Order: sequence, then C-alpha cells, then structure tokens
Amino acid sequence: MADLGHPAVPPPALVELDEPAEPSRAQVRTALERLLAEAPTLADATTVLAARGEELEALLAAAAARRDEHLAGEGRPGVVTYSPKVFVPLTRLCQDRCHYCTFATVPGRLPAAYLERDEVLEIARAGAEQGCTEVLFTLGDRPEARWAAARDWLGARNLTSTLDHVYDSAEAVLQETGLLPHLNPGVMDLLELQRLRSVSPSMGMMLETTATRLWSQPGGAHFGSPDKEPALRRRVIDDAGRARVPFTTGILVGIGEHRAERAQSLLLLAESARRGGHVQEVIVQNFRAKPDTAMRGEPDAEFDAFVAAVAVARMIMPLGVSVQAPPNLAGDLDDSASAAQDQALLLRAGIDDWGGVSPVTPDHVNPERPWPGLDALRHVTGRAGFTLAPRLTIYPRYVRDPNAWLHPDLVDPVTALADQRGLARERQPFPRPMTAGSMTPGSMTAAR
Ligand SMILES: O=c1nc2n(C[C@H](O)[C@H](O)[C@H](O)CO)c3cc(O)ccc3cc-2c(=O)[nH]1
Ligand SMILES: C[C@H]1O[C@@H](n2cnc3c(N)ncnc32)[C@H](O)[C@@H]1O
Ligand code: MET
Ligand code: SF4
Repeated sequence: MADLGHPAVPPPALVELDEPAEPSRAQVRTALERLLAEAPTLADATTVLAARGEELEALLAAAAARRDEHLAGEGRPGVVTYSPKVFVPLTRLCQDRCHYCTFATVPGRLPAAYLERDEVLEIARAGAEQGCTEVLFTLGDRPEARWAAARDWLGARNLTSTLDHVYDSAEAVLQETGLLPHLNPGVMDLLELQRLRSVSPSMGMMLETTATRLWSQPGGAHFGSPDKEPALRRRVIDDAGRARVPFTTGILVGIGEHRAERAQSLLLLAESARRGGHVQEVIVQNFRAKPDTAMRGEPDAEFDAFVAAVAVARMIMPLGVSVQAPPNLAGDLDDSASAAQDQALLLRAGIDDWGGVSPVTPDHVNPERPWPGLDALRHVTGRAGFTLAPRLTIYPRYVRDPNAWLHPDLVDPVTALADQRGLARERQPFPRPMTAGSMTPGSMTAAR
C-alpha cells in the first residue's frame, strides 16, 4: 500500500466556497504543471477542472500516465476491470428527496414496500447463472422514518429497521448463492458498518458533493434530503475506514455544484483515502436528467467538464485507488457510435474500471440507460490498448490482505471466487444471450 499513509491530522473543515472566476488558458497550464509536480491544492484543482481544448488534452495525457502507474503498482498493468453483477433494488421508498432521483418513489406506485428475501434470491440466482459475482443492494435511505408502508412491512416481519432487512438478505445471498453482496444503502453509523461487514465484503456510498448550500437552500438538488448533508456523508466515509470496510465512494458531477466545490469534493475523498486506506474506488458519475424528477429541465452534465473531473480525480487520488466511470451514462441514447466515442474518452481520462455491468438487471438508478453489451465494452477497451477483465466487488489489494480487511466469515466466500491476481475467477460469464424483457424493472420489481 505504498502511497497510503496515515497522517494524524484531523480533516480540514468544510468551508463554503465562492464560485470561481473563469481562468485564462495560461492559468490552466500553470495550475496543471503544479498539479503534476506538487501536492494538489484546492486552487489548482479548481483551475484545472476548467481545462478544455489543448489544455484538456494535456490533462488527459497526465491522468492516463497516472492510471498506468496505478495499474502497474497494483500488479495488473494494462487491465481495465468491470464487475459482473445483478442489481437488487431492495426498496424504492426513501426518506430523502434528491431532485435528480427517479429511483425513489411513493408506496402507491409499488407492489410492495420491499422485495422479499425470496425475490432477492431469485435475482441473485439469475445472476449466478449468467456468471455474475456481485449482488449490488441499492435502496432508499431509512424509508421507515417517512413511510407507514415501510414501517408496517418491517413490523409484520419482526424487523426493526431497513438495515436489518439488508443484513438478512445479504446473508441469504451469501449462503444460498455464494455471490458477494455490495451494500449501498445510504447513510450508516459505525455500529451498522461493523455489523454489516460480516455479510458484505465491500460497501459504498457516494459523497455526491461537499456543497452544503445545495442541501441547505431551497432549490438545491439536496434540499429536503437529510442524508445528503456533506458533513454527515464525510463521517460515514471516514467511519467505513475505521470499520475496515473496503469502500466505494464518489461524486456526482453536474447537480449545480461549481468547480471549486467539485475540487473540494475530490480532495476530501483523497484525504479520507489516505487516512483510512479503505477507499478502493472513486466513482465519477455524470448527472443525467430524468423526466419525472424536479431536475428534469436541467441540462445533463457537460461532457468535457465531466471528463476533466474524471482526469482530476485520477491526478489527486492516492495510487491504489481505482477511478470508475459507468459506461452506460456515456454517449447519446440514440447513437451507439457516440457511446463508444465517449467511453474511449473516459479511458483517455484515466479510468481503470467500468463498475458494475449486468447481463440480467437494468441500472435501476438510470433505468433509461441500458448497459453496453460485454462485447462492445471489450471492443472499446481493447481499442484503447487495454484488456477487459472481470473483478470482484472487493478489489485485489484487499483480497490479498484478508486479516486487515475481511470479516473471518467472508474469507472463504471471497477466496472461492477469486483468481491468483485477486480478480474474478473465470466462470464463463454471460453464456446465454439476454432474452428481451427478462428481469426488467417491470417484471422483477415495481411498475415504474
Ligand atoms: O448500476 C449502478 N451501480 C452503481 N454502483 C455499483 C458499482 O457500479 C459497482 O457495482 C460497485 O462499485 C462494486 O465495485 C454504485 C456503488 C456504490 O458503492 C455507490 C454508488 C453506485 C452507483 C451505481 C449506479 O448508479 N448504478
Ligand atoms: C446511486 C447513485 O446514483 C447517483 N444518481 C442518482 N440519480 C442520478 C441521476 N439522475 N444521474 C446520475 N446519477 C444519479 C447518485 O450519485 C447516487 O448516490
Ligand atoms: C438509489 S441512491 C443510492 C443509495 C442511497 N439512497 C444514496 O443516495 O446514497
Ligand atoms: S438518490 Fe438515494 S437518497 Fe436520494 S432520493 Fe434517491 S434513493 Fe433517496
């Protein structure tokens, strides 16, 4: 873990930042030179996020070189990864009201408040059949705090909280299918992290952004979402390090944050990663407007700004931290050539991972954006000079150090699926073509 030190300094306070002025091209070049040579500063990262044209090209080249250094250090030069997975939307009820979110809904639009344990197992088994190794649990935050339907459902089953149901379902998946759960249930406290770590080798929660004003001010994307307070989310990310949970986090680009806030968010994640050693990957995700949300009229994240954010993330994360961008949020929906082009640009910007890709379930958070086929993803990755390889939900550096990072009960399940490199053992992924309409959100879960 060469680059992951543990400086004993407390994290810097989250100050509100003014919107930065547009830098000149010369200022961008100077800031980029300093970013290459010295410890990154907020001012330089903010300026470099404005890179376009020739300056963006220079940034991409530097980020790509740093990605290559990262992969060489991890012992897998030239390997870009993805995680073959199924998505389990355990509940679409949520106490929050994020203005970009189409996933959260109301009880009247759902057949039931939660998926039953057996429905979860059905999805997991369909994934196992198709060579998946990960079951991603993504769900609304603490819906029982807002919805009687959630309280009643849990009460009828003697469950005291949504996280109890997450625990039971993850345990069942492990025991009945051998697939590895990755939990993304929103805000958790230290005790919950410690408990859930025995049924899940990795967990995650996006920081989203450090911009407190988007949470505290009416009209902000996170106004009305108690779980999106930046200071609270930072505590969860730091606590995951204390609980020694290999952790996935990241930022959402284009929800109203300005460049200084974007830079501050990435610096916060780099700092938490250095302190805890637990941040296995940072997702840089571009906002995509959804028709039935408050932000339906907002423009999608500008792609060059997003690509610059990916590259700056790579520049300032410690070596050993993967940088992930989802392939299904790239390109125009009606133009498959543009998806391949944008994916190629993400590789040039320094990503080394595509995240979860499913042959079975849609991306329930971005249901309008289908997954690229594995052949297409392999083609794009190969054309950029990389080999595409499946990984587990827990990254190789943590697989190799189980005493530090894995609950004893999980050592055997993880080892059973891992190869020599700590990636996913070959298990003939996706042998059968996906049948149209199988496991769509409509058939498996709610009417949307
Ligand atoms: O299909 C998705 N997978 C998402 N994933 C899963 C991701 O693609 C990978 O499966 C995991 O990161 C495992 O490494 C997330 C995982 C997190 O921990 C936090 C946020 C996300 C966000 C998404 C998402 O929007 N859609
Ligand atoms: C699971 C993760 O998906 C992201 N997310 C939620 N809604 C959207 C959207 N409209 N566009 C892009 N990403 C989104 C958030 O970052 C959340 O934490
Ligand atoms: C469906 S959004 C992902 C999980 C959680 N509700 C969060 O926003 O962090
Ligand atoms: S993004 Fe997560 S927390 Fe926000 S409304 Fe959607 S499900 Fe809830």
